[in-house]
Amino acid sequence: AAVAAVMGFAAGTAARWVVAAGLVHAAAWGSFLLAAPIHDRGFSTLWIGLLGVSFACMWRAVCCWTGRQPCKRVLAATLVLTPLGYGLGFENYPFRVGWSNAGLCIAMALVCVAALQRAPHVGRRWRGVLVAGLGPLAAITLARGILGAFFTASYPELRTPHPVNVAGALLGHVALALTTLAFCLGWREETENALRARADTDPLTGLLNRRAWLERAEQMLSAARRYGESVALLLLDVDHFKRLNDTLGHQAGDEALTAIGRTLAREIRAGDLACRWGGEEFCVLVRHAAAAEGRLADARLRRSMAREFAGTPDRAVTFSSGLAVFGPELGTIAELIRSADAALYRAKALGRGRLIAADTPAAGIAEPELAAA
Ligand SMILES: Nc1nc2c(ncn2[C@@H]2O[C@H](COP(=O)(O)OP(=O)(O)OP(=O)(O)O)[C@@H](O)[C@H]2O)c(=O)[nH]1
Repeated sequence: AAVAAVMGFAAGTAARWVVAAGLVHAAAWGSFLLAAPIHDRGFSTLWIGLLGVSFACMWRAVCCWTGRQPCKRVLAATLVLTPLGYGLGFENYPFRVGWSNAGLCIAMALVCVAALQRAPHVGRRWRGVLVAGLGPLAAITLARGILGAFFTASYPELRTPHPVNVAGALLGHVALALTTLAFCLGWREETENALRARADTDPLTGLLNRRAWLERAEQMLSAARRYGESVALLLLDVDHFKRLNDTLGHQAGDEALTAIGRTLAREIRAGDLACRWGGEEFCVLVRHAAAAEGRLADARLRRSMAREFAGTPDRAVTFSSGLAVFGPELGTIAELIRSADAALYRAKALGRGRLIAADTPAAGIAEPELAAA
C-alpha cells in the first residue's frame, strides 16, 4: 500500500504493475487473515491464488522494463494450477502444503528468470537486488513445501517454529525489503532515461538538440582521431523559410520542420549523427566519409527531401548546405562548424539549393556563379 501511495497509478506501465503487485499481495494476506481463524477453504484458496497473481504482476513489471517475456505459458499454467490444486486438495494437508509451496516457488523463480534476461539497455543492479531478494525466498518456499509434504510431523501447521519455517519468515521480510528497493530503483532508472531522452531531444523534429549532439559529436571525433577515420560534417539551412512562415503561417513552418526532421532521421545511416542545430538549421556528422561521401550523403538527403514534399508542393522546401571534412586543419567540432558555416554562407550567396564544400572555392561552381556571389 505504501508503494502504491509513493508511485501512484500515473506512473509508467511497469510501475503500475509494481503497484498492482503490492496491492494484490496485501489482498492475499488479507484473505489469509480471514481464512486462518476458521480454516476456510475459499479464503485460503484465494490467499494462494492472489500470492501467485502478485508474483505474476512483478514478472510483468520486469518484462515491461526488459522488453522480454520469458516462460509466459509456464507462468499462466502455474497461476491456474496452483490455487486449483490447493482448493481441490484442501483437506489433504501434506498435498496442499507441498503443492502450493511448489507453485509459489515456480512463480517467484519466474520473476527471477525475467530479471536475468539479457537486456543491455536496462540496469543490472536493481535486477540483481530483485533476484537476491526473491531467489532465496523461492528456495526456502520449496523447502517448506517438501517439509510439509514429506516430513509432515515436523511441520504440522503454518506457524510451526521449525528452522526452515523461521528462515522462511525472515527471508520473507528480507525479500519484501529487497523487492521494494529493486522496483523503486527500476522505476527511477526508467524515469531518468525518460528525462534524459527529453532533455536531449528537440521536441518539434524529434532529432537530437544542439547540446546533446555536441556531446556525441565530441565522442565521435575523438574515436575518429584515435582510429584515423574520416568524418564529414554537413550543415544544412532551409532556403527562404521565412517566406513559408509568412505565406502559409507558422504552423505550416513547424510541419515542414517536422517533415525535415523525419527525413533526416530516416536517411542517415546507423552511426551517423543528426541534430536540429537551431531554427531552420540542421547538422549531420557522417561517419567514414571524406568530401566525396559527404557530397553523396547530401545528394541522398536532397532526393529524399524532394520525395517527402512531393505531395505538398506549396510547402516544398530546398536547403543549402556547407560541407567540412575532419582532418589536421579542422580537428575540433568548433573548427568544423565554423568552416561548414562559411561554406553554407557561400552556398546561400550563390543562389541556394546547393552544397558548397569548405576550402574548395572553385570546386563544382561555375565562374559566373562565383562572380555573382
Ligand atoms: N515555424 C517555425 N519557424 C521558425 C522556427 N525556428 C525559426 N523559424 C523561422 O525561420 C525563419 C528563418 O529566417 P531567415 O533566417 O531569414 O532565413 P530564411 O528565410 O530561411 O532565408 P535564407 O536562409 O537566407 O534562405 C525565421 O522567420 C524564423 O522565425 C520554428 O521552430 N518554427
